[in-house]
Amino acid sequence: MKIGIGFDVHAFAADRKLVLGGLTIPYHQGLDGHSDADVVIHAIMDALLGAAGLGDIGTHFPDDDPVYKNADSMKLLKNVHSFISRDALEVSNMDIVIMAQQPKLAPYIAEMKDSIAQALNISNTAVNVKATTTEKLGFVGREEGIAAQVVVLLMTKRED
Ligand SMILES: Nc1ccn([C@@H]2O[C@H](COP(=O)(O)O)[C@@H](O)[C@H]2O)c(=O)n1
Ligand SMILES: C[C@@]1(CO)OP(=O)(O)OP(=O)(O)OC[C@H]1O
Repeated sequence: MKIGIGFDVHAFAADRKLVLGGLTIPYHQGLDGHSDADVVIHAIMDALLGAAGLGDIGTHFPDDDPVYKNADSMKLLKNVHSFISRDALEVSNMDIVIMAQQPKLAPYIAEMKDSIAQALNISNTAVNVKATTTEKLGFVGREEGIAAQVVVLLMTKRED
């Protein structure tokens, strides 16, 4: 068993789509970034890479590489999944916390779980997604951005 942790923050920006967990969420602003700025998927990738001892997303997908301009983070997640599969590892489960004062994310949580599970080829019961405000405290509370934290457990693939 191998455990990993991932954390990421992106600031809100006007004229951007809000992409979280692979879903485009209706909101009057999105998150700033070189890629699509999907803070949830970025934290998942860092947790997976950490558990596998493979560094971090910036090492694999540099933020000054034009290839990743507006990149679809779900595609990058599928790449990370191939790295861990190559090392004979698979996801046992993951737990995700999204820190957002706004928007209300509860209506999107079930679909987000499905989209993440599908990208990783695992059951949606292995993915837990939670949202919390920070009670109006700090940069999240001031609605300056969104943060995400992920803990993942990897196990060695069973031989069939
Ligand atoms: N962006 C968010 C934040 C929270 N929720 C849901 O509200 C519940 C209560 O949040 P608190 O921060 O007041 O503890 C939380 O458990 C989530 O179910 C949400 O949907 N979207
Ligand atoms: C995936 C990448 C690619 O540029 O996305 P960014 O939008 O730059 O986001 P950040 O979380 O700052 O760094 C990760 C990068 O590797």
